[in-house]
Amino acid sequence: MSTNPSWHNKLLGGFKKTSDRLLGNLAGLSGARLDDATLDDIEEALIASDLGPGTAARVRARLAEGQYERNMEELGIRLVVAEEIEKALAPVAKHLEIEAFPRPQVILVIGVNGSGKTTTIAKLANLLIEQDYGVMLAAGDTFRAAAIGQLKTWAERIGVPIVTGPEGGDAAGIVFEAVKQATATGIDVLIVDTAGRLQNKRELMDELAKIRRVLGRLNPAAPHDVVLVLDATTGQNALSQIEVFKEVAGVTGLVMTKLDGTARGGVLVAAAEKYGLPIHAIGVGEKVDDLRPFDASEVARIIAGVDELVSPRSR
Ligand SMILES: Nc1nc2c(ncn2[C@@H]2O[C@H](COP(=O)(O)OP(=O)(O)OP(=O)(O)O)[C@@H](O)[C@H]2O)c(=O)[nH]1
Repeated sequence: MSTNPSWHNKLLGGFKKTSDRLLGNLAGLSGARLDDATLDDIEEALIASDLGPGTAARVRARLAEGQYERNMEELGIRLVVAEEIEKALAPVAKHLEIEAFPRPQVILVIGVNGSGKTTTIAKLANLLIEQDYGVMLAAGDTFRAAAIGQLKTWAERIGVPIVTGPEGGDAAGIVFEAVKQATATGIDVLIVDTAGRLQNKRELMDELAKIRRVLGRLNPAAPHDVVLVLDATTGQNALSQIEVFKEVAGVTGLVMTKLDGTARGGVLVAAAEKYGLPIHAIGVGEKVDDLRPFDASEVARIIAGVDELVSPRSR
């Protein structure tokens, strides 16, 4: 896959915190004898960079095998780190397939307020339109009037139909109406916004369960996807959000947003390792075309700081 240079540069920003921390720690160990104590330090440096205990342990095992008791060679270590991160990420890099028959494919989008849910829905809709799918939105986050308004504005901007209701209205009712309209008008993909009230787990769970019941009545296979939007700047907190949303909503895939700023992107590796959920795409900005596929090899090379050294692919 050729990589868009501006996306790539934004990604460098999103992984900078993770990468700087990791490379700083490794540089501090440069030239040391690779004995048990140094291997412990390397393993700790990887875990401190949010890369997850499994990946850290695998890097340690590979170094112990190949370089034990030799003087540590930093670049060689970084290359091993890049390979092991890529191995952890490659199995989860899967874009969202549109394959449901009968149509529409129903995608529930969930996530805490402010995670970038609404923007991600707009980006996803835009991407699908570009691929010639017919898309409709449903404003299922009726908890806040602003959320309905924001989604409406996006729908107008990208030119897709939207089904909305009043603030405080019945989200399941809106979803029901949306599925009916989408079916009647031959829409391929219905993307449903939902409330992000994690602070009230019971209510959220009840609401999502009701949406599922209503959907199931019209199409037993729906929702086909339950996509959790995570904000990469929250670091390790993203892991606890996956935990809770898995419990309340049955997550089928992830989109990680804000991987362009001062994110702690390394948490993607920990998430991949711990949950194995597909990462459908990543958000690298606020504009509608700032959603991009997740490239395991590119991300691994950026984190390990070997981006310019290996695989000089066309950019
Ligand atoms: N830098 C950056 N900002 C983003 C990205 N995705 C979303 N944002 C911004 O993050 C803020 C929150 O995004 P929303 O899409 O409104 O988030 P939400 O989860 O729907 O939040 P609520 O509407 O409060 O429920 C907005 O200012 C977005 O422009 C991204 O990938 N990168």
